[in-house]
Amino acid sequence: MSILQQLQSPAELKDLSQGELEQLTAELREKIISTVSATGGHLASSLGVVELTVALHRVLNSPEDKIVWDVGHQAYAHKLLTGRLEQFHTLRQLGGISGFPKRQESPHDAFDVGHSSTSISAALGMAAARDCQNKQQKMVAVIGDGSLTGGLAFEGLNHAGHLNKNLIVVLNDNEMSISPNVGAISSLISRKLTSELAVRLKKEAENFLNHVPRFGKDLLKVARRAEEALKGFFTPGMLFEALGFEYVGPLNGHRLDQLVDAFENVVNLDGPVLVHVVSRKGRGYQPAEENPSLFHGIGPFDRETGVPQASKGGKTSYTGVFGKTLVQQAEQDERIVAITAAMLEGTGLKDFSQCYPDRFFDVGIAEQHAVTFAAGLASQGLRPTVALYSTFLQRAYDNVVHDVALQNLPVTFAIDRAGLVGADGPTHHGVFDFSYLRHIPNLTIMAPRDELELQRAMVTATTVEGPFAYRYPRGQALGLPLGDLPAAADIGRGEKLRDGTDGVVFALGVVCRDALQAAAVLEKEGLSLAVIDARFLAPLDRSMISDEARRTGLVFTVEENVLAGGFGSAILELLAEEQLTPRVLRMGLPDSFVEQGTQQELRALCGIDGPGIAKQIRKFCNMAKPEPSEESSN
Ligand SMILES: Cc1ncc(C[n+]2csc(CCOP(=O)(O)OP(=O)(O)O)c2C)c(N)n1
Ligand SMILES: CC(=O)[C@@H](O)[C@H](O)COP(=O)(O)O
Ligand SMILES: [Mg+2]
Repeated sequence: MSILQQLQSPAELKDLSQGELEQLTAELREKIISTVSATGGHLASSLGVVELTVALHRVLNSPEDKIVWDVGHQAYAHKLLTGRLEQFHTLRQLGGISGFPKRQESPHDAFDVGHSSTSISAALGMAAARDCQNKQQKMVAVIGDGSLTGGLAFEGLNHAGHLNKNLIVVLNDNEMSISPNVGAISSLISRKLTSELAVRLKKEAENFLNHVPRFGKDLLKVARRAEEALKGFFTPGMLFEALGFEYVGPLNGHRLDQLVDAFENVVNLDGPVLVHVVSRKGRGYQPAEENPSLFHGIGPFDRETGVPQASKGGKTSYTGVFGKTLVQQAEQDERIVAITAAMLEGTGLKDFSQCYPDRFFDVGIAEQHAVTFAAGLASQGLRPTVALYSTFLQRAYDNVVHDVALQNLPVTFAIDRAGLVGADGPTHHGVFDFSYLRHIPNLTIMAPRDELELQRAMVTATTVEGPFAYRYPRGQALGLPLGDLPAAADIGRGEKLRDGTDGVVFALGVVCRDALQAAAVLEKEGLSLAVIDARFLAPLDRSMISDEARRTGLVFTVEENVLAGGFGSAILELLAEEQLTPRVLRMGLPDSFVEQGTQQELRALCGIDGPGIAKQIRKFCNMAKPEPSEESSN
């Protein structure tokens, strides 16, 4: 039996010899690689912190002491050491364990995560609570260099220095975010500033001193000490010490013995301490070390070769269509610039960044800044497109309202990963954007039903002298042939996709397809439904919606957004304003967090795929259940 299999709790790490601990790190790596090759997941980050995780659990007493992982995508070794070895093969699957720390899952998971840069604030809150309650606990935040580019991390550091609480912040520095990390602080931390200067000074001094007879060698020693002092002046120590932290490091993140020694010392220090650990993303699995961006978050892959499994269908993703189209648009309009918040590949902007390096900005994990920065660009005549995941745009709500919409600036929001995203689960589902955007004055909002409509939305955005948002999902598009860019849509005009006499389904976004599927099935059962692609969430097609509601007296709405405050709610408001009282059923996501699973599984669970929509409509209309053979063919 392996050491990992024998472990009942992380406390047992204290009884292991150095050799056994080293063996444990190898077993952890093997388990992580073999499992993630089958399930997919965040491989490279988890591999990079295996020694760090073992060292922390060796020195701390979890769950009494709290380890707060930032983002949490690096916590697989932590999960394996804290009782989840048997379930590990269910990672990120429906009903399985989460890809991120989750308090519900284990008492060792101190804080729920998924979005970045929260760890310092959360751990500081825990430290303050500990002191209010006169408890003896260690509070540790583990944050990556990428996550340190988020402003929230600095708000936490600033406050921690002020409160002077006992708090340990571990900075795991691998010089990578998902792509190479960006920004001045990242350069400072990775000592790029110092190494250039130090190498030059060292060479010059050595050359000179080597030529000094008799005392040259002694002077060389002195000079080396001076060089260290000079380096010390420029190290992150300066930054963190100015913020009120004791700085320890940089430590080699793969030397378990050194990490354990350092943490044993650090846990006895008073006040906030920052431990700077330098590690390699993907450590121990060559394909991941060579291509950490690919192996940051990856689907199933071949363990031996590291080659990802080909995706079924092989169609271009919505993200891909967006990226390609933006390049086309930028060729024709040099005012177009693009912004990502550390999601270069994820948002499909890689081609754009290569074609137009001067018109592309990666701002780091800084969604708020991305939006206000775009507002600044727009105020000077440019047409910025900010490409953000729906879930991360949540962070920048005020910036959208205050910096963009209030000034009616022509900033375009390309909202990717809208709707249910799948295996990342509730931290990442983009299911609130309809609700948190549609009430913002001046903002035009589209949700394309397919990739051609996505292109149309992108073209339409360029015709509007104000803020514009379009949202599209994770995953493959329909595979429709793309030619020249389509014409712009008429603002606020929906499109009838199918006629029907008994009722009308208003759908918005990719669920149009499911609505059409349901309507086709129900037609055979005697219910004739029109299907309308509303196209716009704001402004709504008032006349079309009222006319159809009046005509049929039976209204269904479908959206991949929470029902509260979403598209269906907007239709209800409109109907009330028009004093129309058709029977209405809204279909969308529930008033609860949707867990992880494949997108298909989750859409089915929420009843917004074709068969689910048909089922809900049947129930609402008291229709007989179809024969099982017909239902399964739905
Ligand atoms: C608010 C927010 N924006 C973007 C992301 C997407 N994201 C997840 S991990 C990551 C990179 C984090 O880099 P780092 O903290 O250095 O950890 P590493 O991946 O290098 O281990 C990004 C951009 C996120 N989780 N949260
Ligand atoms: C942890 C995190 O926030 C990202 O790595 C995210 O999981 C990426 O999601 P996609 O796989 O949809 O790009
Ligand atoms: Mg990093």
